[in-house]
Amino acid sequence: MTRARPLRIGTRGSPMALAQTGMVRDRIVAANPGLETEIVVVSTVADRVLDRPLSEIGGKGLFTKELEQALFADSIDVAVHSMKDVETWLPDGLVIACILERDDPRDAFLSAGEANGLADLPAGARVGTSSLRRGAQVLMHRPDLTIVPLRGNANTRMRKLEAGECDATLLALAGLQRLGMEDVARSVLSVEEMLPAVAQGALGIECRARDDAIRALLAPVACATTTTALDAERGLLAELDGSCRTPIAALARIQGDRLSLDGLLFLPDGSRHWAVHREGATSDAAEIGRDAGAELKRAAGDVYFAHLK
Ligand SMILES: NCc1[nH]cc(CCC(=O)O)c1CC(=O)O
Repeated sequence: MTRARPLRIGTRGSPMALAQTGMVRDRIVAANPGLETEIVVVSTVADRVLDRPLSEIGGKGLFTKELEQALFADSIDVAVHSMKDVETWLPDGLVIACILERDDPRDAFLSAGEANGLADLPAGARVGTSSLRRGAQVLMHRPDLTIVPLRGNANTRMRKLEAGECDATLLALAGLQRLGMEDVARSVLSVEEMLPAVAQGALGIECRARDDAIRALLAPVACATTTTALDAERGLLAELDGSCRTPIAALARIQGDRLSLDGLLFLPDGSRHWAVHREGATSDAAEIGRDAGAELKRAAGDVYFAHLK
């Protein structure tokens, strides 16, 4: 495959983003021997505003908007994203051309002291997280713990943990693994204790919908099973109009041609939650997801969503 110029791969500039983009680049090149590539770093709101929780900054696409603008401006050809950060509705003209095989979707537990898990933490201990989903689930199991805000990339959050800003924190295991730092985890939380975010652990590549030649380069690195799982999880999220302000968790698991989907919606203080479980054929993934999302929406009621806006 010869191209007139290198494939320009856009990414955020955090160490985790650069690590995962390097892995994705290697996969693209392995599937397209001889392809020239160039990594282009694009800074996003999430990288620039570090003193406030993302749920407070609000707006959509905090991790993705500038990368999408760069795609429209033709200053990059593809953008590598953590699918967890990608809006359920993409702007017209852009597509997620390919979703790669998912890494471990679970959350890792890190602590500054002795604790090896949430159950070990003493009453009143401070768990640092700005994720409403993680905070709500921590409080669901341990209402006696205190959630304190903790922003910044993984390395920053670990530094803040060591500096005593909190007693424990939670980070996506997949991210730690990509940084080669999974040994900092004291344990990995089970999905029963901490249901992951929609799409956690999966990477995706976005490009211009009309760039057929580029889509053909990406097609061979796609993972059908992960794509199906995310169809279900993202279908659920779409029904709930999920944003960083909505504490939602969902995980689809696939065996052969069967799919099971678990979803949870919480009040941010963990005092209430609504659960949904669905099983069905993988060919119905998106519909199963939307159906599950609609059930959560009915169960929680309009008042729930009105107060999040
Ligand atoms: N919100 C930032 C973000 N987006 C994706 C990941 C983890 C990597 C992944 O899910 O692929 C992280 C960091 C974290 O949650 O610890």
